[in-house]
Amino acid sequence: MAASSTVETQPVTMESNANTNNSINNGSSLLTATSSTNTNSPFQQNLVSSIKNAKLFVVGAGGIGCELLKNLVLVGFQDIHLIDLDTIDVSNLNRQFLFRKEHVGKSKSQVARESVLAYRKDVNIQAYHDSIFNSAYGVQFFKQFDVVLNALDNRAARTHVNRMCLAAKVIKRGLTECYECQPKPPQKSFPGCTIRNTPSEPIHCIVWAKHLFNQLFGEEDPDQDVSPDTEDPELAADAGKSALDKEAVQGATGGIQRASTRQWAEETKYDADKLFTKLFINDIHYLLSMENLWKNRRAPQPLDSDVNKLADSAEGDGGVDSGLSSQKVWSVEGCKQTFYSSLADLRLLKENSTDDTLVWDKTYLVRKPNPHKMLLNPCVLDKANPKCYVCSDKPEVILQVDPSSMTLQSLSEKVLKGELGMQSPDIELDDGKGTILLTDEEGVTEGNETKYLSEFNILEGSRLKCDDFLQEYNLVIIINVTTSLEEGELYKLIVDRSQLNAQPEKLPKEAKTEDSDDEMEVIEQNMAATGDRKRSASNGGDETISKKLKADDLTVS
Ligand SMILES: Nc1ncnc2c1ncn2[C@@H]1O[C@H](COP(=O)(O)OP(=O)(O)OP(=O)(O)O)[C@@H](O)[C@H]1O
Ligand SMILES: [Zn+2]
Repeated sequence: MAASSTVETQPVTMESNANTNNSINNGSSLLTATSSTNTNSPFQQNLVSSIKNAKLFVVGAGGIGCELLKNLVLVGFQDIHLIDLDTIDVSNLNRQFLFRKEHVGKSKSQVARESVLAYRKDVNIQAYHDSIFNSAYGVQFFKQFDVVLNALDNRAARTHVNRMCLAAKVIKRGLTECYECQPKPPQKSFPGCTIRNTPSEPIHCIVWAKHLFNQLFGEEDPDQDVSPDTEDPELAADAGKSALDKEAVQGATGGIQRASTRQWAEETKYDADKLFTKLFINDIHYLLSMENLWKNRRAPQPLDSDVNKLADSAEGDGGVDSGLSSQKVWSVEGCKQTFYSSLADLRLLKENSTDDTLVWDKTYLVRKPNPHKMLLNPCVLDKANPKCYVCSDKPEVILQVDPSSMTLQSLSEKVLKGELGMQSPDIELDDGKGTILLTDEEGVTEGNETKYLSEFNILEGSRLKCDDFLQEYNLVIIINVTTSLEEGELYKLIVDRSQLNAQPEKLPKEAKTEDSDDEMEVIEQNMAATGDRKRSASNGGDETISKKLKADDLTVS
């Protein structure tokens, strides 16, 4: 399952009226009325010719890529290149409308091209079945395009495309914002014990529900169990013992079983009462018996507690009514009824499904309709961030680290590739002699990878020049020696030098700037223990380690 996707459209912005037949089969494009004096024309003449002559590159031919390709062709673009590394999966068919059942297993980009050409023979579409990280798509390749559109599902690839667009001048450096001008929230993952024992945010509940769904109806995954987790590191050794003792008594009544949720559900024949009682009453009592968990946080309330009964009678069925059915707050009783009816519906679906498993799919919620009723909205591009560690004149970041605990390899893999999106960085020490510490060139730096930074005399304020040839991207790392990182934390990466104010005594003198009033911005605090979460750059593989789940896995947009 993919993460949510973003599209960056730059540098062309367009506007159109809404009287458009939104079908690829209409045989004409929005450009049919091309005269600038024709008031029916949605576009001005110069824009019309820009559109006709533009060469576009669409990166990704999944959910967004298919939609985008169709829209671009309808708008009147005639020269579109399209890349995707993947083949069509059966689960793509419900929304990637250029693909049909007979296309399963075939190249996404090639099938997308053929599907569009079947209706619009006059358009030139070039398809590549490949990863955008392949060096064949270097700066020279990008230079041929006027517009590049990301329709990707992962940040590593989006970041790489951004670097290529800057190097190829598709994005005008310093003029408008690049993809990395504003810090992105770290891609979140949740430990299993948070989901099972101490959910505190709505997203935790959605993940829990998704896991429960898979436990009951989908492909079973032992890492996605939803029962209380007795191996929670927060627990003392004997926590939960009282509940386990109780379980021996309750077992026969369908109480807390240590069998997997699936096994237990099958044994009880998916009995709605028993399931409901286990999940929302017995499991919660069990969690409450893990007393250590609730010392510093609010304890959960089992549904047989007086508090919940009271809440229900006060609320009445339906809860607060905002007038919109999608925003109605359900009462506890309402939730229970929905649980029962959903369980019955899903059981029926499962019984009728040929492969005996159901697949969780995304829920799309449009928060508000486009108030302008426009197919395309005009927008003003934001200005570049002068402090951006990618597109500013002399990008620099500060690395807080103990040089005697980080190897060059960690610096390259975890920091430069993992955090900073480089593909194949060379590292040079800015010591007046230009000492090369790491390079792909054979025979130059062999054996350096396993050495610690301290072995190269890297000290407070040392400057490391990092250079990615493919991305034509240079970055200076300024070392800030620290021995006071948190347990298990290997380094801290600070991308905004103005945060000096926040930790004046710790940061290197060289890094002082007059912007020291600005807020602190630490983009990543990478834990040595969990530092391997990034996808391998070359194959675009999955980004998470098992037992961890990305928030992005769930697209509720
Ligand atoms: N490095 C890359 N090079 C080329 N294409 C990529 C790269 N990384 C991801 N993609 C493509 O970007 C597209 C993103 O589309 P989307 O978010 O709809 O994902 P999906 O895998 O098709 O669908 P889902 O995972 O939701 O079932 C995918 O088709 C994916 O193959
Ligand atoms: Zn930028």
